[in-house]
Amino acid sequence: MVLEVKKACKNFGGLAAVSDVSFSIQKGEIFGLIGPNGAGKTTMFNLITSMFPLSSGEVIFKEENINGLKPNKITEKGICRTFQNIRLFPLMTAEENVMVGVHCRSKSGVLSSVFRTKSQRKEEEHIRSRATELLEFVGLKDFAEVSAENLAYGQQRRLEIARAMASDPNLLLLDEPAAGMNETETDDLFQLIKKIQSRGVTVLLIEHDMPLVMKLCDRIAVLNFGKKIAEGTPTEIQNNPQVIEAYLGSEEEEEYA
Ligand SMILES: Nc1ncnc2c1ncn2[C@@H]1O[C@H](COP(=O)(O)OP(=O)(O)OP(=O)(O)O)[C@@H](O)[C@H]1O
Repeated sequence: MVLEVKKACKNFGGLAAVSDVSFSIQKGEIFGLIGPNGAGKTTMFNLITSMFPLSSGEVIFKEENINGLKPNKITEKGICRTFQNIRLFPLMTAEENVMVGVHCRSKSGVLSSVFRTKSQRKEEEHIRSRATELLEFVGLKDFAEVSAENLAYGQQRRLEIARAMASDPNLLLLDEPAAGMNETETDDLFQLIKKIQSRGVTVLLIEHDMPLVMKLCDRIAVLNFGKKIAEGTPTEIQNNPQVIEAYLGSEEEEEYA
């Protein structure tokens, strides 16, 4: 197993945002985490990446309990994520945005950066060529010099993925990567996530685009009001009465809201 979440709970005051949730992800899987708005999906990401401490339970990554580690340590261990709202540096070029991600893995300290030692220059070359390779991987090679704010929406999302991949993760967490994308951009995203999987990276995905989730994921867990109500293959999930009820219920609520 790459990741095991065991009886995870997170309370915000009186609200149980995540309640007794367990699931395991095998190496190389694309695992979907779905559920209506407010079900606790992003909170689950925040628990895995140690942005918040667990109220109780455990997160085991590659056989190691990673509870309480600082978020940067979690990145070093091999978990990286993207966010629901794009968090690029808007004025920096696409290449510079990815270089920032590669830097997290580099060895040079601040002093060697200031004095630009030979080893630091060599490292910078390596960082730039790695960034170029990643831009090519996500289909943005021709946009290296374009500032992030001038990229199309789908391109910005792919740039975020390139930056997350820059730290060489074993487990990549994607929070609603298809949000706001048109059909062509979503198709490109599908291909990209499959390519990431073929590199041996395990993917955990939060996504509301159900056709994409069903096409992409090997297995899916469904949250509703903080609890896991189902887990299985896309076909099993699509036919699960509790899942159908959770989604129809939320649609009805929206209709009458
Ligand atoms: N930092 C926080 N403080 C207090 N309550 C929070 C916090 N973060 C999340 N919540 C609450 O926890 C519940 C779960 O929220 P969460 O964002 O995890 O849901 P979600 O499934 O990701 O929803 P969406 O699909 O809308 O992004 C919600 O009721 C939310 O208001």
